[in-house]
Amino acid sequence: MNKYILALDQGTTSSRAVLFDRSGAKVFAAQYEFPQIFPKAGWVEHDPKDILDSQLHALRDCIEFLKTGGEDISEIAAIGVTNQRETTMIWDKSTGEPVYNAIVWQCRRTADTCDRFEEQGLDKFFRSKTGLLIDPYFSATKIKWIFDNVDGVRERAQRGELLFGTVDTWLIWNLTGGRVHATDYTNASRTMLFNIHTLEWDREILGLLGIPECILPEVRNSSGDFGVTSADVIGAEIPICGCAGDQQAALFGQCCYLKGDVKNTYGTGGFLLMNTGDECVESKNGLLTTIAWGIGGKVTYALEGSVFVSGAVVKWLRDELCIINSAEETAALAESVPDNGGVYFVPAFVGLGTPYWDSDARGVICGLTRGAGRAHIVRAALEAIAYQTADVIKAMEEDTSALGLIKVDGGASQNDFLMQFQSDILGRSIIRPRNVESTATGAAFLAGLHCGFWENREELNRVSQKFREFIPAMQESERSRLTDGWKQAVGRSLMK
Ligand SMILES: Nc1ncnc2c1ncn2[C@@H]1O[C@H](COP(=O)(O)OP(=O)(O)O)[C@@H](O)[C@H]1O
Ligand SMILES: O=P(O)(O)OC[C@H](O)CO
Repeated sequence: MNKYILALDQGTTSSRAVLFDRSGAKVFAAQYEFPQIFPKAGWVEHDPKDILDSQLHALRDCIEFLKTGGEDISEIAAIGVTNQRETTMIWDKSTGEPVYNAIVWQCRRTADTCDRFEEQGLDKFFRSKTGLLIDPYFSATKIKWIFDNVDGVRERAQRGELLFGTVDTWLIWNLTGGRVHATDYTNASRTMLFNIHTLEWDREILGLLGIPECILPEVRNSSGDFGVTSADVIGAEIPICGCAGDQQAALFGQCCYLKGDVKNTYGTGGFLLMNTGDECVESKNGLLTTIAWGIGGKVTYALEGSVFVSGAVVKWLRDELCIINSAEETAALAESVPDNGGVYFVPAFVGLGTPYWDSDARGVICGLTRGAGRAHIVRAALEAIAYQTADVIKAMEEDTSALGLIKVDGGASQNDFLMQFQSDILGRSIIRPRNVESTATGAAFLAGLHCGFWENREELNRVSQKFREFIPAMQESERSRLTDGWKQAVGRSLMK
């Protein structure tokens, strides 16, 4: 009986490979960073070969680890792939050569195209089909940009010579030696080309953007068959049985299987997803509607909100303001003062996301008095992470009235002060798993379910049982006093 599932977690700045055993424990992990390319202000690219090489490097480290322990690659039952979403690539079907660098989700180069679509009143058109707001974030306008700006690409695409893919598709295509050109429902739902109701590429959108359907990957279940790896590429034929965008994989890895369950990842930014079951909720509060996963031909939907600056505010305190030496010391510093001393920090460095959507909003630190010091500013920064999260959760609650369990992960979720304050300001318990690497866990779970490594979701729930719960301990009056102070501070940062 095989012992492991291998998760490939291809992120924005690094590629990771993680081996999990049957108990859900991480047995080994390898990680490699790769270069970020910034050709112009606001533009972000990756070299697709760097993405692939770093991912293969991490994968081979896992195989080496097995060999060192006297085992071999055949102990891996299946591979699950998870990835930075929306990042767009086009390559030649015969040679595998990319026609241009990958245009990364963060890249704003297509803002003008998006403005034009908005001026043409296409907001509702895109929203009702794809669940998304018109934004350069998503893949659709990135593909159009490559067609419009790289010589001959449109014609070659029309002749059926090229393939499009997000990072999952690129990895699977290469791992299978060019045999499988596929994506899953979650990644498809981030392209702004996929109709989340009919579960098909949307011909009207493709027509509007001039994108031929023949370049698009086949859309498959997130827990399902993505072919087998080529022995020429990794030395053996291992089935690829799972695939999902990283935020959706984290939702699955956190076992948010019930309608209303929420996961929040506190990374550089914050990504919140709520499982809305088979209900495709259209938000009235600026949240995106997206696909949580597709299993057995049936999709589960989610609402998604983002906080642009989450853990990154702590990095800013360290690298720009230079008032801390490490992220780890912030919890003790925040606790060294009895309260925020009236200081609020709105880290709107790149505008504010859900539910404000004001790209011109800018950061403010307010409420300073002569008595305010370093600890108050640090505390206000951590509290801001929690307030922003609470704003998104409130929006989700208003859209669905069905808030379930709230589970957390990501780097800043290690901060106990922040987690307790989060629970206090929400007035709800929050749950932090012992293993906060939910993304890789989710990819492993999706793959492991399909190949029978784990039997069902009950078993996955058992496997991920170890956690710490933070329980609210704040009076309601204090909660509303603090929240009012936050709202006033946000008012000072908004430009709309
Ligand atoms: N103990 C901590 N307290 C507060 N913030 C933290 C702590 N540890 C890490 N962070 C913040 O979390 C972020 C890193 O989290 P991570 O999940 O690795 O992010 P990403 O995947 O976006 O790179 C950084 O911005 C860092 O400042
Ligand atoms: O690679 P990450 O963890 O920063 O995640 C990126 C997101 O998937 C973008 O939508």
